[in-house]
Amino acid sequence: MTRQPAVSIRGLNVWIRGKHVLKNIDLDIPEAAVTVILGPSGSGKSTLLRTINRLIDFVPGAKVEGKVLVFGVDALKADPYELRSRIGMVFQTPNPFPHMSIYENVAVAAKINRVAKTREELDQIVKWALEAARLWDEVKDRLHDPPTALSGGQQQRLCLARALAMRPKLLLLDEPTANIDAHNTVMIENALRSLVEELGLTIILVTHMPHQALRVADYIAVIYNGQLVEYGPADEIAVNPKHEFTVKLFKGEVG
Ligand SMILES: Nc1ncnc2c1ncn2[C@@H]1O[C@H](COP(=O)(O)OP(=O)(O)OP(=O)(O)O)[C@@H](O)[C@H]1O
Repeated sequence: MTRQPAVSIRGLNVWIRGKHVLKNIDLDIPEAAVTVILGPSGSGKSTLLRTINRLIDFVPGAKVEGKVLVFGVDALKADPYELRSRIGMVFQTPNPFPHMSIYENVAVAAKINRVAKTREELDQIVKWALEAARLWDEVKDRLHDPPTALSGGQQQRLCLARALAMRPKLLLLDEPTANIDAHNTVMIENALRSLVEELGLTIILVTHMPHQALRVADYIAVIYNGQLVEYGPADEIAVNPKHEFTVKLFKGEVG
């Protein structure tokens, strides 16, 4: 791995209400690539994402030890609001703001981060973000409708556009296609690849689906029972998985 890591994790341990959820994780996540965190339900994938952007602060009884650097910033000591303003996040369940229009859902993120100075700039960012999320063509004539007028898959692409409008350097996605159909899944996966290849965004995607990992990942980190059991380039892991658990995962015997 030649690139400078975007996220560097050392000796990370997380306990939630006394349960040891992440165990001594060391992981360097490269810039301008998709890194997939792959593992079965309950293995600690979401906790790892929440630690990187400090949403872990909201988990009752959570205790964190170790070091997490996000673009060189000590994430565990940084101001969490400032940290999160530079990290986009898309959750498993589409969660657009229901009381805001489609336009406002995207514009609000750009406004919070002061990405746009004029109305024209804001319009451009909203259009850019909706295009990048592969939603523009479907909503350009109804930007002032509520997001509830959209399908679940469209709502999830709207949430992706909202995250992108902040112009983050790092984008985290937690099982973003778990609740949407195959067509929307492909659109989101293609959007993520373009964001990396054309804009150099750094993406960390959590999934329990090995086939999704193989479709989108440059690197795959396999987590099992709170431990990082395997990490490397996706094409190497696909051909020659080293850990017994990864072999079972790709055979569909676990997960
Ligand atoms: N808010 C919480 N309260 C109590 N325990 C929690 C909480 N969040 C996570 N845990 C514990 O941490 C473990 C790891 O959870 P986490 O959500 O990180 O796993 P995951 O791999 O993302 O699983 P899933 O795919 O089901 O979301 C869980 O088994 C659970 O026991």
